[in-house]
Amino acid sequence: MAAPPRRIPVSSSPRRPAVQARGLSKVYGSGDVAVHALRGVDVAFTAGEFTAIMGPSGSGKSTLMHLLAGLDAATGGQVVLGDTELTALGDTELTLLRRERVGFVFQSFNLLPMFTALQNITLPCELAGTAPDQGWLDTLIDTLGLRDRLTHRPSELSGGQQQRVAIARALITRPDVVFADEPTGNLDSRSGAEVLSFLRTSVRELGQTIVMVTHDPVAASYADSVVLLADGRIAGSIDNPTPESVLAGLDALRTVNA
Ligand SMILES: Nc1ncnc2c1ncn2[C@@H]1O[C@H](COP(=O)(O)OP(=O)(O)OP(=O)(O)O)[C@@H](O)[C@H]1O
Repeated sequence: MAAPPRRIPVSSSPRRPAVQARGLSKVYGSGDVAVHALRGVDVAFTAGEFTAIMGPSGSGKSTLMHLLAGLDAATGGQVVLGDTELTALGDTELTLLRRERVGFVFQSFNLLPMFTALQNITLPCELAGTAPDQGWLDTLIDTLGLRDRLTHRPSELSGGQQQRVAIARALITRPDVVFADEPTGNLDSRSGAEVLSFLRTSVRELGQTIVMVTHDPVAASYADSVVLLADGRIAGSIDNPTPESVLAGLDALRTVNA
């Protein structure tokens, strides 16, 4: 079967938003117990960039990521992925879109234990009934340093290696955006640094787009920019973040909310 067509390189259209929220709101529950998790969020995540979302616990980070990824429905506003409005899609279309145009990396790796590393990486293609693009597969395997681990099962891999397999799996379909939820949360600092370097490499060298939720200012410093959330609203952003500038940004939020 022919390989799926490659997407147009991101660099051909600089500063194009890969995914954006417009007036996005999310209310859990109703009446007295209603929780306003997002209160009219306007934010755009640029294609070909690595963006971290940070903010205090309960500020709405996970809710925003789930809505951007089409995993949950908004109460109001819009999510636009490329030129597709997610908020206008039905369940079946959303399922297909998530499979083909969105990648996920989770804190807990979420690999299938009975499959080899290679089978885990190519799983999204299997599910879509397409053959992996061999050139892209080779690029991912070599970039992520997995060539000599392909026949191993997850239990035979270190945490860092498992997360690299999960990154390759997230990237195999060349999705519009990869959403990473605390991807280094279960890793020691050395493996975490390695995984973050690979995420940055997949943006800088492979033209991918990554949006990562993290609590860790050091992890956020690997991103091109940081979006700060507080109380369900965008509270600021930091370009070219360092651990120090991120900490200062988070401290400023606490002061404002104190
Ligand atoms: N399914 C749900 N039902 C009810 N309330 C929810 C639900 N999910 C989240 N919330 C509430 O919405 C608000 C935002 O939660 P969210 O998980 O998005 O925050 P967060 O910034 O990711 O937090 P954390 O950093 O602790 O993971 C919180 O007040 C939370 O309790």
